[in-house]
Amino acid sequence: MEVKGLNIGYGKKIVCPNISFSVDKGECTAIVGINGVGKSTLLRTVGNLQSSLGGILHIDGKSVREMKPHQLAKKISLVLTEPVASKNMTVQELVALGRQPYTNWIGSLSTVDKKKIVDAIEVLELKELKNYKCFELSDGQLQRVMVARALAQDTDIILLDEPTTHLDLFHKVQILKLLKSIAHQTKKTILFTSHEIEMAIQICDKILILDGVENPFDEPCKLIENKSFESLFPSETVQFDGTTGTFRIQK
Ligand SMILES: Nc1ncnc2c1ncn2[C@@H]1O[C@H](COP(=O)(O)OP(=O)(O)OP(=O)(O)O)[C@@H](O)[C@H]1O
Repeated sequence: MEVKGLNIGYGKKIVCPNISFSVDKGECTAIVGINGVGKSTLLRTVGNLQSSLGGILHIDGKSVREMKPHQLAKKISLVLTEPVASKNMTVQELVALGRQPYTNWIGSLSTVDKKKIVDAIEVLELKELKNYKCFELSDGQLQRVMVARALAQDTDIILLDEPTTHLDLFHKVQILKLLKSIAHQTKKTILFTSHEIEMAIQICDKILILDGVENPFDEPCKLIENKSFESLFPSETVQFDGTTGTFRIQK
């Protein structure tokens, strides 16, 4: 995926200008930044749920704008923060929805579809919950189901909006490590928004820091070297410590 000089926003209002980055197959990338800077807007723009306000957005050398919805559904899966439409579905049924771009008009599942569903349920450790209705799950369990649905969709690119919300520390680390291992092992491109900057520094291959001006993008250690995290928050409140890669609260 290649993004060059992308402006994102609503109507004529640019929320964040001049975003440039490129991600390869097998890379796990986090988009971080303060509240309201445009992380979710960027993810929705990249997923073609809304139009960009200028700039280049290419996948495999092709403009996303020119791709048909069914082509895009086989390229990109999206895990958004909105609640699931029908929590009355079982875990298995919801994961099976990921196969929709591939099924015929009555939605019957082929052997390949069924295998992708079983595999996704297994990878996200949902086997014991597969017959539970979604309303019976905790927020964290439901989050895992949504990732499983994206995995079943088996696209080259998976976009996730704040996949760690609602999760405790252990499950946050678990899901981010899982995303990274999925990216590395299956050569998928994974791009997610997060407020877990310290975890992203430790786990991700690349980070895009949306600051609304320069929007630096690089490997975490290079961003630390360039002091890119230091101006993210007001320094009288929170300071970044480059030696440990963590934020310190100023007392
Ligand atoms: N549907 C919309 N119409 C107009 N403006 C919007 C819309 N959705 C979001 N915005 C504005 O766009 C800006 C970026 O919002 P966005 O949700 O992308 O930020 P974010 O970085 O994901 O924030 P957070 O960390 O709080 O989730 C905000 O100023 C917000 O008010």
